[in-house]
Amino acid sequence: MNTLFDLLPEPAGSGRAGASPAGSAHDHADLLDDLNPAQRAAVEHQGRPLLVVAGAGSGKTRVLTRRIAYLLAARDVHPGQIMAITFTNKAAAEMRERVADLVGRRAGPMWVSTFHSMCVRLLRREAKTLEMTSNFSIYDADDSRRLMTLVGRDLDLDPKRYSARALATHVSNWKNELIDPDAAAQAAASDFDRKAAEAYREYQRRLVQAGAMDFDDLIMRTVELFQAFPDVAEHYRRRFRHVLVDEYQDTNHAQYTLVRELVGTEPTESGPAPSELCVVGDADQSIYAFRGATIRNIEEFERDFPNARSILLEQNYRSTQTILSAANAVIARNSGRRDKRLWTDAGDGERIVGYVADNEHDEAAFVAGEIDALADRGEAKYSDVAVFYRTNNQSRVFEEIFIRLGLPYRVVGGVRFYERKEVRDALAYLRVLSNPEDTVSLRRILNVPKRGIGDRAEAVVATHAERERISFAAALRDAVDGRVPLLNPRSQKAITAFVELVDGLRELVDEGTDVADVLEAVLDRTGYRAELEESRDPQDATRLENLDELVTVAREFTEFAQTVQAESAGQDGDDAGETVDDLDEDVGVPEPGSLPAFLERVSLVADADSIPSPDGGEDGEDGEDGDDDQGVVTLMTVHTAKGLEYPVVFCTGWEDGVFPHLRALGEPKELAEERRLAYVAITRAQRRLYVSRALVRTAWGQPMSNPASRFLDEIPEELVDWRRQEPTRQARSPREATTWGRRPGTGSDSAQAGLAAGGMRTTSFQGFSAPRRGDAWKNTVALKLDVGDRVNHDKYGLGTVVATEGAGPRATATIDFGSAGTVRLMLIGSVPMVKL
Ligand SMILES: Nc1ncnc2c1ncn2[C@@H]1O[C@H](COP(=O)(O)OP(=O)(O)OP(=O)(O)O)[C@@H](O)[C@H]1O
Ligand SMILES: [Mg+2]
Repeated sequence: MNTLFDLLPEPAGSGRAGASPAGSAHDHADLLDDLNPAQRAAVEHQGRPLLVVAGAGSGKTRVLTRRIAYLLAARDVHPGQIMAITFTNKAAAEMRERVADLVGRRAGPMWVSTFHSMCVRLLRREAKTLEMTSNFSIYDADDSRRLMTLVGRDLDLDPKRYSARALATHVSNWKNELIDPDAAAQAAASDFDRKAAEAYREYQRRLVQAGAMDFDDLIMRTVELFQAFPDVAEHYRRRFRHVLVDEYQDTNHAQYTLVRELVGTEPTESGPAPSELCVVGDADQSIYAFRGATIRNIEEFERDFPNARSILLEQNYRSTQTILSAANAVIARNSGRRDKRLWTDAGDGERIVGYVADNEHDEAAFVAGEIDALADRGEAKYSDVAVFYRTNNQSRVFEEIFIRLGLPYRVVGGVRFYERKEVRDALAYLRVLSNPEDTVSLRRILNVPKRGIGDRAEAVVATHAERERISFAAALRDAVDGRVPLLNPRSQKAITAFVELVDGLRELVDEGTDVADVLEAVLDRTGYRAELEESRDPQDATRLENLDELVTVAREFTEFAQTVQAESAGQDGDDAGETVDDLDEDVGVPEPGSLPAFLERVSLVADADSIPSPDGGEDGEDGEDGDDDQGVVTLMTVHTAKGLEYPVVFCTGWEDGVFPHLRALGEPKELAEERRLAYVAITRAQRRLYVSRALVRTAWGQPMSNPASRFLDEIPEELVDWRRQEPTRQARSPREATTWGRRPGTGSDSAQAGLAAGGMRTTSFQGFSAPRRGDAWKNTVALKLDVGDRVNHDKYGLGTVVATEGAGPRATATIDFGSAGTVRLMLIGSVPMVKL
């Protein structure tokens, strides 16, 4: 798994770029050659702020990348003067790679990162100024909900009215608007607002006490830093003379303000002139309103940055005319937008293929069948193909059938590796070791694994902390010293053992032990590993594997840091004589390979995008590493697909209530956002586009009969070749669907059950012969079992499979062994069982 390292924001160019020829010989003309006049103008533009607005696939990102290369090659800009901001880690990694391809190792000290990574870096450097620890923890959504739960409890808020989730969302919205607790309290107009503002204040106090920041803080505190310390702002303005932002339509108010602070808008007496700003975006692709994104930032660019220049791009280089016409037709239904006509000279290409499936299993079987057929005919490699869905939970059905058929795939996002309980527990230990004050992490592991510190003892300690206005960690130490009243002696003993355990582990960190070894020590000394090893629950075996995977990630992290250090040591001469006024890069930045550095990477990986989960299949360079060069199919949500392109795209689940999302029906604003999302989905496709829906889909355990997505109706009919349409005879009732989708008695709507029903009937499915083994599954699937298969188990004897569940390493089968009972077994590793 190399993906974590694709995301490493630093040091650009020293690791991967080493692969391309040092200082590759692109001269300026080369950099402009394959651009159209408008693109070229954007690349060559100098001076005043520049906005490039254009529809999808018109080369905005290409302009940005090219501009960076051009700045370095033609305008003698030092890489250290460049700050490029993208929206996802994946996009940042890609941009860094593309620039490195163009300019080679010189890319070095350039900052290419997401807003969040960039802020973490700044805040760590400036921690002293803000009087906080540079080892601050980064709380993600789950951590902040936990903290908010504690806050709500202590403020006696009724969890039904004031759920932690609702409060956290409220607070996040405030932060996105740069509203602090005082301002929130002042502006509060309703009861809810007032309570939420109170919770906000308390939540913030505890974050500070815990030496932690949530994702929104990263942006807000950086803005505060710049505004409260003009000399700091000036320092960075001198440093970053070029600021470039991709996907500008998805910036929220806080991010916009940050950009403004970073470039400066007017020359000050002593300070530098404003930095050059170049932003690119497309209002039609704004899909993050739920995080406060506002297209106002694009629309008002010329007002925000006086004297700005706008460049419009109109030629699309990505898609066929058919695909573009479909996208244009859908987005045209949104009101209040500026109409822009994208054109392409790529020709009409293939018609869009439409498919109406009986149910979601049938839909997945159709998709799998088509992918297989395309691959067989040599029309597409697996890596050319992406399957999109609206929400993560829709991936499961695809995963099941892909596994059954041996079709290699990877899921981007989804049930993320770093969101799993065991992984979070292990990371919480590491976080406590790195930042002893991190209350949320500390309380998370206090009694994990169980060590006799019950809820009551925890509450007693927490109360003591509150009363004494000390941190939870300090209160624990008081408990050890017997200074916490009402704590019973047994709990005190347990707490003492815990504090000693953590102290012992922290010594390892202080001695400079590798992160992986620290992690191993955590798992061993706490008994976490032993507990899982002794368990008979098959899920615990998976948990163990995930922890092993985390150790591997940590191990690779250290090795990677060592390689990079070695390489950059050997590369020192490269930048000689090219110093910008300061390149004191490493101030406040965690030492490469150190525990804080590891934790920072891991926190940020869980950002807007995510690495594929380890059981989502191996992936190499964009999935191109298959033996037969076929790569793997990519499964992801439309949100994750932003900015990407694939020759073949399957847009699935186009049903009202799924896409557009249920929540958006009847809400014009949300519906408009869903339509933009549909526009994003369609415009990812280069050559072939498929759209499909299911007549019946199981949601929340219930079969639901869904009407066609209105977006489907908006695609002009002549563009679509319907392979299968809704049967004209009377519509099937959901009740009937129950018997297709489920087997009586098993309660599971497994792929097998679904296939037996709908999937087998589609002609495309017949094209499969014996399942082929995808590379991704070489070592993971040991046994492929279907309902009804007969097996012989070393211990239990003969049995019949009654249900299958889960995918990849999580695949299990429930098997009826007659008098030996019914047993659920994992299907990976060395299973002492054969299929008869
Ligand atoms: N002038 C050009 N000549 C040839 N190919 C081009 C040109 N401009 C862009 N492309 C190609 O078109 C595709 C789309 O470009 P790019 O991803 O930069 O578009 P975008 O505007 O950023 O799209 P999105 O809005 O989806 O982010 C890429 O494959 C890119 O290499
Ligand atoms: Mg782009």
